[in-house]
Amino acid sequence: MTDPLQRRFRGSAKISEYDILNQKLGEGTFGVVSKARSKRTGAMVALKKILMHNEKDGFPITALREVKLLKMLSHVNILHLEEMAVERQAVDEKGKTGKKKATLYMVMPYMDHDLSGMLTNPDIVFKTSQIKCYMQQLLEGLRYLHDAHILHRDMKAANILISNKGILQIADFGLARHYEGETPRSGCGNGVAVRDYTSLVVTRWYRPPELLLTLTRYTPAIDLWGVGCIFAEMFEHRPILEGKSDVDQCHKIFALVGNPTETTMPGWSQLPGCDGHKEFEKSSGNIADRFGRAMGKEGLDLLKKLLRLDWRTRINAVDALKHEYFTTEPLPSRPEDIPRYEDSHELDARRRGNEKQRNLPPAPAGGTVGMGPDEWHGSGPPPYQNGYGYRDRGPQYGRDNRGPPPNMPPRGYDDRRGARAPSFDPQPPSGRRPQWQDERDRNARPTNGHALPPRPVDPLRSNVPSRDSLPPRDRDPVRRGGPDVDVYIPNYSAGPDRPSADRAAQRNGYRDADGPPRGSYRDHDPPPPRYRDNGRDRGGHGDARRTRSRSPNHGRDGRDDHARRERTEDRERDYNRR
Ligand SMILES: Nc1ncnc2c1ncn2[C@@H]1O[C@H](COP(=O)(O)OP(=O)(O)OP(=O)(O)O)[C@@H](O)[C@H]1O
Repeated sequence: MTDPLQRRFRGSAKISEYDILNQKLGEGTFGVVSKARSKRTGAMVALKKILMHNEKDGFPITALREVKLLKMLSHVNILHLEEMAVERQAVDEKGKTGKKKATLYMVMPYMDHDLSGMLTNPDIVFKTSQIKCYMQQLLEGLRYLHDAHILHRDMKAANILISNKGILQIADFGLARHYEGETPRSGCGNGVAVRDYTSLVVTRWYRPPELLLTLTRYTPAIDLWGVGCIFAEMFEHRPILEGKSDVDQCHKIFALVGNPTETTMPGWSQLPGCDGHKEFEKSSGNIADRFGRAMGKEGLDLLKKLLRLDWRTRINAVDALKHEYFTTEPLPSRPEDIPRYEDSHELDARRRGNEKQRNLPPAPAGGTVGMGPDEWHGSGPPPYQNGYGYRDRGPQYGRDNRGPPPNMPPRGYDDRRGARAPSFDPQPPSGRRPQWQDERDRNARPTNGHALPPRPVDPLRSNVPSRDSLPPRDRDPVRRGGPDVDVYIPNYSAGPDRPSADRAAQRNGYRDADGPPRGSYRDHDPPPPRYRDNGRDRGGHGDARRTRSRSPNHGRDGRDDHARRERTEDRERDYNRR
C-alpha cells in the first residue's frame, strides 16, 4: 500500500486547472505567492509565481535549483512541491501580441500560517509545550535535510510554514544547495567542510557570526544558528537580533552571547571579516538574563548550544533532538492538540507592522549580484588560500560572490562616516552600472512588520552578463567566476533520481518508499518523541512516523537515470577538479 506520506511530484499542469483566489500570501524578490484552489481536487494550494526580472536571462537559475531540490525531497517537515503550473500568454503586458510567453508557478500545498505572521499576530500566544512541538518538527526537518547533504541557507521565521493541524514545514529553498562535507553525526558537532561556498547567504538577522566574518568553508551549523534565532523569537515575538548593518549585527550577537575569544570561537581572528570587531567593548553576553526566565533551565541550555559562536561545536540537529528540553515537563504538545488560528502570513505581518510601526527604519538595502568591481579574472586559482577566504585580506568581498556582501557598503565605503570614500569608483570600466547596485535598488522594499532585511540575493539570481557579451577569455565559466563560485545546480530529477537523499537513505538502512524500518533507528536517531497527551505521556515509535524521514522513491527507469546521473557527476567532478 502506498504510504500517504510518500508524496510525489506530479509533473506539470496548466494554470487554468487552478482558481487563483485574490489573496496574496507572500512576496519575495523572485516570487509572488498567491492562494488558489485546484479545480481537479478542490484542495487549497499556494502558487509561487516565478518572476523573471530580465527576460533575456531566461528562467532564474535559483528557481531551477529550488524546484530540483524540492522535487527530490520527501519529508513531512519539508514543504512539498506538488507540480509546476504553466501559463501561456499570447499578449504581453503592453497589449502587444506576439510570441507566446510562459509564466511558471510552483504548486505547493497551502499552509495556513508562516511563523513570522503568527508571531506578529497579537491574538496568538504560544505555550511552552507548543513551542517544543514546533522546535521538534523544525529540527526533524533540518536533520533530514542535512542527512541528505543539503544546506538550507535561509532559515528564518518567514520561511517556516505551519498548518492548522499543527504541522510545521521548512520552505523556500531558493538559497539551498548541496553540501559536500560529512553529514552531522551524534556527538560530532556539524562536521568539517571540504570546500568553500559563498558566504553571501542567510538573511542578516538570522546570519551566524562565522558568515558575518565571511568564513567560506562553512557547515550545516549555519542553519542551526538560524534555528536558535527562531527558537528565541518564539518567546519574544520578534526577531531577537535586528542588526542595522553587518557590523551592527555582529555587535548585537556579541552583546547577547559574549565577545569572541580564542576559546569561544577558535580561529575567529583569522577570519577575513574580523578586523572591525577587535575593538569591541568586552561583553560576556546577557543571554541568561534575557531568556533564562521565559525558557527555563533546559530551554536556555539548548539556546546556548544553538547560538554557540564556535561553529565547530555548535549543536547539530541530531543532538538537539535528544536534548532534555524535549523530555522535561511540559512535554511537547501533539500537533493535533495545538489550537487552530486564523490564517497569518508574512504579508499580514507586514501590513500590521506598517500600521503599527510606521516609524521603523526602512528595510536595509540588500543583495549583491553581478560581476562587481572585484571579480576575479586572473588565470590560476583566485587569491584565497584557506577556508577563511583571502589570505592577503585584500578585498573582503567579490571573492566568490562577485560583489560586496549584502548590506555591506562597497569597498571604499566608510561605515562609521557613512560616506563613500572618494577612491571608490562605482562604475566598472565599461560604464555599466554594477549589477549589485541595481539589485540593491530592487531590494529596497518594505518587508514584514519588523522591517526584516531582505535576504542576500544569490549571485545565481543575478543578471550575470550573457556569455556572448564577455570578452572571449572570460567566457570559460571557471575563469569567469573562479573555482570558488557557488554555481551548484542539483543534477538530479524527480523521485527516481535523488542521489544524495538516496545515498543517505541507503546508508542508513531505509527501505524504499516506506521510510526507515520500524525499530531499527540509526545510532544517531533521537529517542522516540514523547508527546503530551492530555496529561499522559505518549512515547514510542508509533508517533515517530509523523516526523520520520521518508526515503526517496526509486523510479520507473532506474538504469537510465543512474547512467545519466553518473555522467553528470563525472562532469561535475571534472569541473570541480579544474
Ligand atoms: N505553501 C504555502 N502556503 C502558504 N503560504 C506560503 C506558502 N509558501 C509560501 N508562502 C508565503 O509566501 C511567503 C514567501 O514565500 P517564499 O519565501 O517561498 O518566497 P520568496 O520569494 O523566496 O521570498 P523571500 O525572497 O522573501 O525569501 C512566505 O513567507 C509565506 O508567507
